[in-house]
Amino acid sequence: MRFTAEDIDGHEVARREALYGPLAEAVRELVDATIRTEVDAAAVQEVEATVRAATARLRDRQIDGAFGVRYTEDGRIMPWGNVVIGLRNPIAPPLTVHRERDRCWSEFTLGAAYEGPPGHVHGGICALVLDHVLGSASSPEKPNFTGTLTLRYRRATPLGPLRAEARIDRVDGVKTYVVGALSDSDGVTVEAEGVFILPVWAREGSTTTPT
Ligand SMILES: CCCCC/C=C\C/C=C\C/C=C\C/C=C\CCCC(=O)SCCNC(=O)CCNC(=O)[C@H](O)C(C)(C)COP(=O)(O)OP(=O)(O)OC[C@H]1O[C@@H](n2cnc3c(N)ncnc32)[C@H](O)[C@@H]1OP(=O)(O)O
Repeated sequence: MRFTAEDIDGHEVARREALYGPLAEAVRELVDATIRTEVDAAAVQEVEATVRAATARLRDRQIDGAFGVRYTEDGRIMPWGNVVIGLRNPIAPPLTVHRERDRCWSEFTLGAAYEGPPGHVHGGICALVLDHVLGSASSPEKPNFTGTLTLRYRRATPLGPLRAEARIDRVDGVKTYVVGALSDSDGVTVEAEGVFILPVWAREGSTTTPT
C-alpha cells in the first residue's frame, strides 16, 4: 500500500494543484464530449489522433504504477489519484467532502459519464460515492477500511446535482458503524450503512506495515 511522504511546502502543493487540476478537468470535459458528440466521422478520427498524441506526450515521463496517497511534513494529504476525490483523476467527479464533528457531506453533480439506467446514475457509482463519504465520516484522520457496506436503493438516482451525507452511528473498538444517504432535490434515493475498520497495521502499538 503506497503512502509516500513528499518533502514539499504549501506553495509547491498549490503550484501542483494549479497545474494538474485543470488538466484533469479538461479530460473530464473530453469524456463528456466523447459520449455526447455528434460531429462527423472525419472529425471523430481527427480528435482520436489528437488525443492519442496528447497521451503519448504525457507518457514521455511518468511514474510506475498508481499515484498512491502522498502527504507532506505538515500533514497535508494529497490523495490525487483517488477515484472519488482525486484532483488528478478525471474519473473522479471529483467530490469535495466537508466535515463537521461526526458527520460528512458533499454536494456534487454527476453527468453522462456515470450513467447506468438511462438518464440515471449507475448503482455501482452510488455505492462508490457512499463508500467514500461514509468512510470519511468514520474517521477524521485514521485510514479506516470498509469492512461491510449495505445499500438500499429506494428509487433510481437521476443524473444531475446530488448530495451525499453520512454520520457515525456508534463506535465499537476498531469498528465504526456509519449511516448515510444519497439524495436528489426530491429526497433520498439510496440509504447506506457501513462498518469501517481500522486495519491491524494502523492500530495503537502495531509493528506491522501496510500490505
Ligand atoms: C482506506 C483508506 C485509504 C487511506 C486513504 C487516506 C487518505 C485519503 C484521504 C481522504 C480519504 C478519507 C477517508 C477514507 C475514505 C473512504 C474510505 C474508502 C475505503 C475503501 O475503499 S477501503 C477498500 C475496500 N476495503 C477493503 O479492501 C478491506 C479489505 N479487508 C481488510 O483489509 C480486512 O479484512 C479488515 C481491515 C476489514 C478487517 O481485518 P482485520 O484483520 O483488521 O480484522 P480483525 O480480524 O482484527 O477484526 C476486527 C473486528 O472487525 C470485525 N470484522 C472483520 N472483518 C469484517 C467485515 N468485513 N465486516 C464487518 N466486520 C468485520 C471482526 O469480527 C472483529 O470484530 P470483533 O472485535 O467484535 O470480534
